[in-house]
Amino acid sequence: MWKRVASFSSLISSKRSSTLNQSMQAAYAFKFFESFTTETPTQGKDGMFFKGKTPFITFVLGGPGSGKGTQCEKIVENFGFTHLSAGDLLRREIISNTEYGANILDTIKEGKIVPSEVTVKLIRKEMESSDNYKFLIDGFPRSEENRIAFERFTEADPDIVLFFDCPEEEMVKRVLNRNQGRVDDNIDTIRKRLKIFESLNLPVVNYYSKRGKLYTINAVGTADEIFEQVRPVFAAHEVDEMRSSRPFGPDAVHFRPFTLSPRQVHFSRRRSLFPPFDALCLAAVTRQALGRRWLDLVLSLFRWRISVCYLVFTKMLSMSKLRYRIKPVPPSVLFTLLTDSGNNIDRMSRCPIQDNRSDSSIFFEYGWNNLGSGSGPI
Ligand SMILES: Nc1ncnc2c1ncn2[C@@H]1O[C@H](COP(=O)(O)OP(=O)(O)O)[C@@H](O)[C@H]1O
Ligand SMILES: O=c1ccn([C@@H]2O[C@H](COP(=O)(O)OP(=O)(O)O)[C@@H](O)[C@H]2O)c(=O)[nH]1
Repeated sequence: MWKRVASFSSLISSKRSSTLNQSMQAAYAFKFFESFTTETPTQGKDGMFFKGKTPFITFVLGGPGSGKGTQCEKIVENFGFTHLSAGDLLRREIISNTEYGANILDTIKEGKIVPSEVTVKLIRKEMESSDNYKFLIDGFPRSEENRIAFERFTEADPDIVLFFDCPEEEMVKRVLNRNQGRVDDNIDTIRKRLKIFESLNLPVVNYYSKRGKLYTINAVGTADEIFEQVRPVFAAHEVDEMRSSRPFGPDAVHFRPFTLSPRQVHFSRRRSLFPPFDALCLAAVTRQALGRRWLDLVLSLFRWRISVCYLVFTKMLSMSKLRYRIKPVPPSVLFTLLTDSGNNIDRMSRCPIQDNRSDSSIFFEYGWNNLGSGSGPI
């Protein structure tokens, strides 16, 4: 995570840009803006850009001083995200004295928005080099153009968009008290930033609102109080994630690949075939319990779900007064059952929220948890 550190400030507020000679600056500026308008964005590729994982992206929006960075730190601590602050990435370019550093500094001083290509490239680079797949992208996109550039350049869409809604005067007060020595934390630049925020950032907020991705947070109150509004957003998504990565179940078709390894994705695709087979499985198990040996073969073709059905039915029948001839569970079926349930146990134990699924699979998952057969995720 890039920290918002005061150590940036001396460099950022230095007069380095004014010492560059005029023609050099003009050349930089030309290259800076030309590259934005002429370069064709490279398309993100699965397995290259994200190392085969579909990222889980959260955009964190809000005016200057609305508390985005403060809340991001809490989200990182509680939900294991990687925090990428667009502003911090740009300030890092300034202090690293990179190609565009001087232009970025001038843009920030004016409270304007740095060309999308520069910001998107920096964000993308950070994502590529991260081992995590859950990202908080803080202070970006700041305009519709930013948003479109991100979509084109990464072929990724945010899963969640948080918007910290804060009255202007509160934002001004907070920024003036921020005391990190930032070149743009002065009343003139703040007023400019607020104007730009209203005209360029609010359309982005509306865009995501229409698409049902926006979570508006009332950003007035203590940081802890505000986080209590933020927490359920991520907690709900954790449960979703855990549910959708269930190896089996009627809603397996809704799986979200970002939670799964390539191997799990492969299995999930196969698993979406399972619901229609459930009835067949139950019939097979029943007949097996009645002594039809050939159905052992059918049983071995289906994995986890049928195995559970098999166990339950054989148990029920063995306990019943009818005293049917019950076959022992084939070792191959037990093996697949136990190894798959281990995968589930790990996910369940990471879930902070009481799961109130009503379908029977939850019972089986907890049931297997009690067996202590967990062996961690695939
Ligand atoms: N809920 C809050 N109440 C009062 N001050 C806050 C609150 N949240 C953050 N701050 C302070 O306001 C300033 C701006 O917060 P920050 O998280 O940097 O905002 P942003 O990233 O949106 O610009 C910081 O000095 C921070 O400590
Ligand atoms: O995607 C971005 C993010 C930031 N900035 C610039 O960086 C400044 C500081 O942004 P940051 O998010 O760090 O601070 P905030 O405005 O939220 O206080 C902005 O005013 C812009 O000039 C930008 O151009 N594009």
